[in-house]
Amino acid sequence: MTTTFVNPALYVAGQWLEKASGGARPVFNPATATEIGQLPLAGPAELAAAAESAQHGFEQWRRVRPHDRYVILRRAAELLRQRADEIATVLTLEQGKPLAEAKREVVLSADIIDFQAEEAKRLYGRTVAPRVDGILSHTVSRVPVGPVAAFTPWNFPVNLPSRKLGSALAAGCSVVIKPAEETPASCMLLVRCFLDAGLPAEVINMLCGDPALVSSFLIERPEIAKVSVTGSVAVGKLLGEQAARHVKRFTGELGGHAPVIVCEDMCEGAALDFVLKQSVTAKYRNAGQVCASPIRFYVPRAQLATFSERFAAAAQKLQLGSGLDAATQMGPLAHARRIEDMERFVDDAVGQGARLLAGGHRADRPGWFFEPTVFAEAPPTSRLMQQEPFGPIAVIQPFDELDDAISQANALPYALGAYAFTSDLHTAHRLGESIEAGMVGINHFGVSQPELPFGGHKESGIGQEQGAEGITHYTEVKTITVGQPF
Ligand SMILES: NC(=O)c1ccc[n+]([C@@H]2O[C@H](COP(=O)([O-])OP(=O)(O)OC[C@H]3O[C@@H](n4cnc5c(N)ncnc54)[C@H](O)[C@@H]3O)[C@@H](O)[C@H]2O)c1
Ligand SMILES: O=S(=O)(O)c1ccc(CO)cc1
Repeated sequence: MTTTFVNPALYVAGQWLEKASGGARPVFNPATATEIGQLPLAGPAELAAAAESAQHGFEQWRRVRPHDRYVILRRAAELLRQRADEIATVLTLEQGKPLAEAKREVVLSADIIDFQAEEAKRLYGRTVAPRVDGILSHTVSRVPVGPVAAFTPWNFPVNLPSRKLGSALAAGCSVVIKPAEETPASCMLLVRCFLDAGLPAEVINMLCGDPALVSSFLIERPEIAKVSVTGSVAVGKLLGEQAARHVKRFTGELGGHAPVIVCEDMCEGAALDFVLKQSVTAKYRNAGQVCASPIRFYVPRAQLATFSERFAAAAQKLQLGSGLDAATQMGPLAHARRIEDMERFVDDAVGQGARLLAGGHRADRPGWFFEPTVFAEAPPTSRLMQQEPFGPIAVIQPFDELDDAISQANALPYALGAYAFTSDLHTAHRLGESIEAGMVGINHFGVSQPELPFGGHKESGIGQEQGAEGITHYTEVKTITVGQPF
């Protein structure tokens, strides 16, 4: 297995580019804060070429039968599985997560592409009975929306592009994808799987650059029909506004601030052990850089001390290190800005009187490591209780009545993932129905599955990815109604 980095290149109009007109920027290993590669950056010339190429690619791909699209996508998924070790290593080198997490991400991405490939064959239409004589047929079908501009972040550099590419390509769309500049190489290896599987060259374009330039340039281009973004609520609003100005279709998978309600009946003995183990693992996976990561834990007031002390003790035991080291349980944050952001969250929470129970500092080692951090009783005005920390910070809050916990869980404009633990079936249903979120996990954190829709309510997003819903967002409804000629 290789442990070397693969220098990233752009893929524009059927050509791999090792240099581009927007210059270049370094790619870093976050575990060492050292440069590992140089990324070429697209300027207006490459952006225009990519948009034109996507139009050519679309004209070609929309005519490929769904079954043939399915065959190519299934082959791409298989190549991804075959290359999982190499791709996971590159992912860990540029993003930092433990290798086992990276490998799981790559293999799950193959499952996502497989599922969407199958959905290509199930884009059913319908016929509708005419209401008057002289009409032969009304046919309602789904057609591909057109070339897509897709923007993905650095926290899941293979999974998030796979969600968009799998659905868009299955639907018959072409895609210009801009992965995060911090983690371009693993996405490049994903793109190679599609091309090696037989995807026609111009159906996919991949480029990086100045994010604001790339997004505004592409969204304004007449060739681009749809914008699909995963990222912060702020970036989602910006790109959504730009898309709306041109009446372009938009999917936004944005931030979250997931609550976890732990009911009284799960706060003792084996039940408590189970909740704590699941919670600490879920919280610090990918160093908390997950949009559906659990953040606010609500526990009965009488259990606050025990729960928070045990949570903090487990967090402090986590082994930090390079993702390439098999003993590592939590890697670094993906880039230096994340450390500064964590420090702002901690300073603000401490300043407002929250109790710091574990961590709270950058780790004393090279690289962008931040200690697993636990707060209790943070005031609702603190930044931590209002904005997504997107890092390894948990906050444990007391509640008196279950209704109060539900109100607090629903108090923010975020509504992506939410979780609850209870052994009571009636309470499970009540929580599932009353918590406002796109995805509610009861007694587990695994809400993201290739077969299930992933998406948020309120400001957490518009539309869903994965599952049967994923592909539909890359289609338009079209009605053809045929009358007798005379
Ligand atoms: N929903 C998610 O899965 C997800 C993933 C990563 C980051 N985020 C959000 O991003 C925040 C912090 O990440 P960051 O420090 O990298 O911040 P950031 O806002 O600078 O960047 C976030 C991502 O958006 C992209 N981006 C930024 N401005 C853009 C623009 N004008 N057009 C197109 N893309 C643009 C960046 O390239 C990056 O991939 C987090 O607080 C979190 O809310 C969310
Ligand atoms: O690894 S997954 O659980 O499928 C997952 C969850 C959330 C996100 C978005 O941040 C990506 C992958």
